[in-house]
Amino acid sequence: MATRTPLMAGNWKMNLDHLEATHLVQKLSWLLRDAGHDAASVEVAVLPAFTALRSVQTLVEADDLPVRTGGQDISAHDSGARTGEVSGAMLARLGCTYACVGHSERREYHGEDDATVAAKAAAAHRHGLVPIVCVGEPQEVREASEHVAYTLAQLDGSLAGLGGEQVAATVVAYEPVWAIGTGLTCGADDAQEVCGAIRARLAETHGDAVAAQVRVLYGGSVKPSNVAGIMAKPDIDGALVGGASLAAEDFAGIVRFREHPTA
Ligand SMILES: O=C[C@H](O)COP(=O)(O)O
Repeated sequence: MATRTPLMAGNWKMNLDHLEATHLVQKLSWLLRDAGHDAASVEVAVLPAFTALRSVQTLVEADDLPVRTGGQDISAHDSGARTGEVSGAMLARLGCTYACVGHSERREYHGEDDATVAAKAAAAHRHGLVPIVCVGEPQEVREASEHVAYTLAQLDGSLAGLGGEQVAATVVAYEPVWAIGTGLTCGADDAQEVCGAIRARLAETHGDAVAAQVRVLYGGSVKPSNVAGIMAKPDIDGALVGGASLAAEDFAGIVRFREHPTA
């Protein structure tokens, strides 16, 4: 059975200028080092705004901090007349590891559909970046108990065209839209239901070996107080954290989930 290193990724969204971002990453690193954090046991990543990536990356490299970086988005295109877009080559040149694609805020406010998300995931792979592909249902779909089918259809569409090796090197984040930034956490059992279904679908479409390698994250109001219960579930390999990743103490507490009780 594949060993999947847990990943805690902080999505800072449209918060923190480059000075605030470097301050936060430095504080987070100090807290983790003081706590004896073993970078090999839990991977930590931050997704700053594009304007802050260069400053954060410079600090990470200079001080050899135990933090990886990524973009919150990526262009589906590699270069050219695409005003406002940032290419995979640009992110890779900055030393990024990840590119988030298909976040529900991009889907809702920027009209991104599964085909766009799949094209962005492919662009990430073309440049050696790991896409964090976000999927998850809105509240009315959950209330209609159609959340599993809805999320799996999104998954299929968002990974369309990727080969098995690329899927194996992709991170999937299950983020029920109704739990994002609301304080409403999906219960750990409910999160496992969908994350388990995601892995089962990946096994059907790409085989057991690929499915066993994919890290499936949960996202939506993750906090130090609920992370241990979520991480105790067999198909959840980490968290995509919004609000709580903006406070170094809270994010460090999430990274150190093994020290918290699970209930
Ligand atoms: O990308 C992160 C998610 O949107 C979760 O955000 P949240 O932790 O503030 O609920």
